[in-house]
Order: sequence, then C-alpha cells, then structure tokens
Amino acid sequence: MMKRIAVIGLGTMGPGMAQRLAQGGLVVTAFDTDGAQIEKAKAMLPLITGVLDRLGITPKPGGALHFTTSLADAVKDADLVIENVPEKIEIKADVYRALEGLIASKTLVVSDTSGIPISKLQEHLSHPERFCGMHWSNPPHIIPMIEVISGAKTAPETAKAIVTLIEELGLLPVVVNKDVPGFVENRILYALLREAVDLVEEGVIAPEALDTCVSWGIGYKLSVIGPMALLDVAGLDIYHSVAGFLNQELSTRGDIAPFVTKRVAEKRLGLKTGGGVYAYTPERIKELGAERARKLVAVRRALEEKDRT
Ligand SMILES: NC(=O)C1=CN([C@@H]2O[C@H](COP(=O)(O)OP(=O)(O)OC[C@H]3O[C@@H](n4cnc5c(N)ncnc54)[C@H](O)[C@@H]3O)[C@@H](O)[C@H]2O)C=CC1
Ligand SMILES: Cc1ncc(C=O)c(C(=O)O)c1O
Repeated sequence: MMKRIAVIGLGTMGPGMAQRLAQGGLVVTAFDTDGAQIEKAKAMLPLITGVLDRLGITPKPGGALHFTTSLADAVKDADLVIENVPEKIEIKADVYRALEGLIASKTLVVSDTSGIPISKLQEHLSHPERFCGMHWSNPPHIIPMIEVISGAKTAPETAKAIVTLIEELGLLPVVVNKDVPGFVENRILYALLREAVDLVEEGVIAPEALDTCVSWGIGYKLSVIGPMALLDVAGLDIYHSVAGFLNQELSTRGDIAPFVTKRVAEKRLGLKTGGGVYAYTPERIKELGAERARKLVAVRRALEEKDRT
C-alpha cells in the first residue's frame, strides 16, 4: 500500500492532482523548480478543495499536502514519484537523471506525459522496470479516468500497483495495451481537434458555432454513450454508408495547421496568456474557471447517478 507520493511539476496539472491524492489519505510532497509556481499552486488550493467538497470527496484521515523547494526533500521516502514537467523529452530526462541517488530502490516513478511513448522515456531511467505512464486528464481533480501505460521494460507489478492505487482513490483506471504515441485519450482528442481546427480555418464554421455543435451534440451524447456503444445505437450499416464517402474527406494533415502555429508564434496560447482562439479578461478567466468547475461537477454527479441505476 502506497503512503508517500512526490509530485514533480506544479503547472496546469500538478496542483489538482496533488490535492486529490492528499484527500485520498496520502502524504504528498509537491515540488517545482520555479518558486512562483509553488506560490500559485498554494493559492489555488481553496478553489480545488471547494470543488472536491462539492464532488463529495471528503478528506481521508492521514492525508496531507506539503510544498518544498528541494527535490531531495520531495522524493525522500517516496513510494511513488509522479513526473509532471513540460512535454519535452529532454526536460523529463533531466528530472529522471536528478532522481538517481535520491530515491530508494523500491520507489516507482510514473510520467503524466500526454503521449510520449513510455518505452522512449524508459531509455532515460536506470530502473525502467519501475516506470510506467499514468496519464491524468485535465482538470485532474475532477476527471476520474486515468490511463495506465506500460513500456517495453515496465514490470507487470509496476503497472498493477498504479492500477491498484487509482482504484483505492475511487478513480477509474484504464489500461492501454500498446504503448502507441498519444495512448488512447489523446489520439481520439487530437483526431477531433485536427478536424475542428481545419473546419474553422476553412471557414466552414465560426469557432463559437463549432463549440456549440460539439458540446451540445456529440460531446453531450458521448459522455453517456461511448463511441463503440454509439456505433450500435446508430447502426453499423449507417456508419458503413457514411464512412464510405466521408472518411476520404476528413483532414489527414501531418503538420500543424497555421491557425495554431500563427497563434503560438504570437504567444497567444489561451487562458494562460489572456487569449488564444478567444480573448479573455482576467475577470472572465476567473468566472469561466468557476462556471466550468460547477458544470463539470454537476455532469459528473449526474453520470455517477446513471451508473448506480
Ligand atoms: N495541460 C494539460 O491539459 C495536460 C498535460 N498533461 C501532461 O502533464 C505534463 C505537465 O503538463 P502541464 O502541467 O500542462 O505543464 P505546465 O507547463 O503547465 O507545468 C509544468 C511545470 O513543471 C515545472 N518544471 C519544469 N522543469 C522542472 C523540473 N526540472 N523540476 C520540477 N518542475 C519543473 C514548471 O516550472 C511548471 O510549473 C506534461 O507532460 C503534459 O503533456 C497531461 C494531461 C493534461
Ligand atoms: C489539448 C489537450 N492536450 C492534452 C491533454 C491531455 O494530455 C488535454 C486534456 O487533458 O484536456 C488537452 O485538452
């Protein structure tokens, strides 16, 4: 049974994950190389605990969240280290190198990578058998599904221990059988995003209308009926007819659309820079954060209700 967890990297994903683990009864030590990120993470905690409270996730006894500016202190006596640093192999490899000599031989290490193959990351670890993918979805304190991915050198007991941990937290592990880039969640999401960007770029639809179409059409439906079940609902004959003319029309571009590269070059990255596809004031960002958390909580509660009946 795991007790002590180190969360390395406190950007978009780290704070929610760290608090969720602490409320699950674990002793969590959170570390970031940037002190400002640690302060930002601390400031986010009231919001995160408020959401967890509304989800009915009451803190289990023994859990705690500590912050530290020392990697050595963060990982001391850790049963598990969760690496949550930017999606760049060289940054992740530096973290794994820094862990050498700091962690015990029993310590497991996982990456929250969005899709770098685990076998590739394992090349940078001296104990690859104790390493696997643990891919959370954003926001990590609200979305219950977590992908577990083994690389070529992951020991079966490593992945099993992570699945057990996720289950003990009352979350939903999904085991991915092959270490393909993007795993499953992001292969599906990025197929959707590629088509969405293409439709907007081609002037087929405005961004706001596309969001309404997806959120109130397939998005709403897919949260209750998964894609495989949806094939049965629609009828495989219908899928066969439509796919017969539509598949060849869909975007297959292998590069990144100018719609995105242009904005990235201009540092229009989204909420974190005050604008991306849409523009935001600081007040609107706060409002949207609260409104979206409230709605995600309500939808999750409704879906859990469905699962019980
Ligand atoms: N943003 C998202 O929606 C999701 C991201 N992920 C994945 O999670 C990982 C982290 O993503 P984000 O939180 O979005 O990144 P982020 O860029 O928001 O945060 C990364 C944090 O890591 C810190 N950092 C950089 N180097 C470090 C080091 N050597 N030691 C400790 N901290 C260090 C940075 O200061 C920063 O606070 C990435 O692999 C990403 O692909 C996974 C699921 C969703
Ligand atoms: C755009 C995008 N990319 C990656 C991830 C997760 O790895 C997410 C998410 O979890 O929402 C995402 O939105």
